[in-house]
Amino acid sequence: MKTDLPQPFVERMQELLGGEFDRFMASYDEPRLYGLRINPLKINAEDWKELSPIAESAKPIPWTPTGYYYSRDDRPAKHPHYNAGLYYIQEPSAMAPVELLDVRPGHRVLDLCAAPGGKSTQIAGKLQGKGVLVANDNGAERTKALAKNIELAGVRNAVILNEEPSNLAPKFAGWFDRILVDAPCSGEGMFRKEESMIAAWESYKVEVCSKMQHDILRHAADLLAPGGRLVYSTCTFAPEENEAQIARFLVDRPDFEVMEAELKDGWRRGRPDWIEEKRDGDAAWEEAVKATAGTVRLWPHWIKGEGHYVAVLRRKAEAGPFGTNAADPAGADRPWAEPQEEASWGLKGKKASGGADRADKRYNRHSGEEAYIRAGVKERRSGGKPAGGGRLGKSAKFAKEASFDPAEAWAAFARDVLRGVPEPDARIIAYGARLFLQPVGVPELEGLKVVRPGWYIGDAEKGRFAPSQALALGLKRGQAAWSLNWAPEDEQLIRYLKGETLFVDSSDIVPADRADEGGRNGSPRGYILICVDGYPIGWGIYADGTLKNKLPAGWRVL
Ligand SMILES: C[S@@+](CC[C@H](N)C(=O)[O-])C[C@H]1O[C@@H](n2cnc3c(N)ncnc32)[C@H](O)[C@@H]1O
Repeated sequence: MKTDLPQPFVERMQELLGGEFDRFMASYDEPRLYGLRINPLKINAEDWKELSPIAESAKPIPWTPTGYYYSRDDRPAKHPHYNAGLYYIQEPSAMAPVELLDVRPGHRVLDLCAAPGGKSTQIAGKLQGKGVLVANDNGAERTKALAKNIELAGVRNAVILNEEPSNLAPKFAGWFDRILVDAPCSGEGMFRKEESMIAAWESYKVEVCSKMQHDILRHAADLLAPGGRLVYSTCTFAPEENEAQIARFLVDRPDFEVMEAELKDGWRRGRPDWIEEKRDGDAAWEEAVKATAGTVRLWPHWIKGEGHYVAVLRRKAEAGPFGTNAADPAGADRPWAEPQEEASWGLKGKKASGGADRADKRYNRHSGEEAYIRAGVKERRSGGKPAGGGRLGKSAKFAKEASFDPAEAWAAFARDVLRGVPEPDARIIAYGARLFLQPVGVPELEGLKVVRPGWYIGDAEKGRFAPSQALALGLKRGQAAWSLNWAPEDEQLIRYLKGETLFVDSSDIVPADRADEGGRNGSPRGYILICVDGYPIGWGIYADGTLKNKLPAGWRVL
């Protein structure tokens, strides 16, 4: 046996699995599996297959239309397509929970334990830019990776928070159509993939995690609209963290029920018979235990993937005495699946902000600093300058510049550098110099730890607008007035990714209307969208044969 598993874990699995135990153990001698999920916000499977050197040998993951197994030697994270956000590297079984969440364009979706963002980016792909994704994690450091992955994937309709679930109810009670609780767990299902998980495992961890999960689920429940769906998932085998957790939740929350999940290739049913707790004569408990048979287990000896557990829960339409946000339920009356209006890119301020033409003054309770958040394009702003990669509103204040309107600077930039307006309505929000486009309908975030209140589009300072990396990655090539495209193996591209200044022939820079033809026209100047195989990877500023590299330090490849 290659993997040195903890003895108490082995003994428990032997007892639970009986005749299946030998096959289960043999799976630890099999090599681990590698998966990636192509990003439908940027590319479809056909185009990816044509472009990617690894596509020919990649094999589809049966339960995820965008998922593929690749082999270790393919090293997709080293390819420039990765830097363009064309795919996300993700363990194959970890793709299952979002497939069961049934996300549709226009939904309001909460990913409550989201970092580093594997499932958030999968959800965003299913939203197709319509509706809202709120991605939250209570680990401050971990939200940095979350924000980066969401930006790399080109997601434009996400809000990123760094909160405890209990703090979300005042803003979001009953607000979400879909909630994913990909809970912190003892990680037994990942022993083959990451041997470090074995060293970290202790039998008491199951109990500690079970308490945490109970708490997270309890708070998550209040955030879901009646009729909405909540998916609970773990990457562990322990029944305490899986079926028993769900049975207790069902007893506590009779307004929820298990939706029997359809079994895909090799998926197995949940195991109510593994729940140890007995409550004699308690019919509700018996009922709840029985219902967990409708949940799903993914086993390494039944599928090509690691161990996972998924429960699909529905909040009954008649929510009973449990609180919802009656003023704004996410339920039936909201036309979430309707086609949305033509985009504004935050450039139609009055409309985008629901008619409000005033600046909202908000305070970040954690930094104690002021942050003025714009509700329309006509207002002035000022306030706390946000921290680099982490939460907003932490670092020093900067001086108010009464005559400078950041939204005007953005509008001027958009006129000059961008083409086409395919975005859903969004409102501009300024946290100090940083500008964001927030999907309409998101409640006030005052008092919450906000990592990103929306799509981070750039910084408006000193009378100028400087576009962000997130803006570049959220665009299509033809949406920039000028772009420069390199093949993945081009020496210039490698040097660009390292952050070097480059000498470029102006004939290689093409205007938006010629981008598809690869031809050239006119005289390029200013911000140029840099692309690989036609997909944006960052900005450069061009003048007189020199391309100043605007790839931020944290995005370079060393
Ligand atoms: C299994 S990981 C999530 C993986 C993520 N869903 C993905 O697909 O990339 C669990 C996450 O839960 C977070 N977490 C732990 N306790 C939490 C809590 N009380 N509220 C919110 N997040 C929590 C951890 O920081 C960790 O990032």
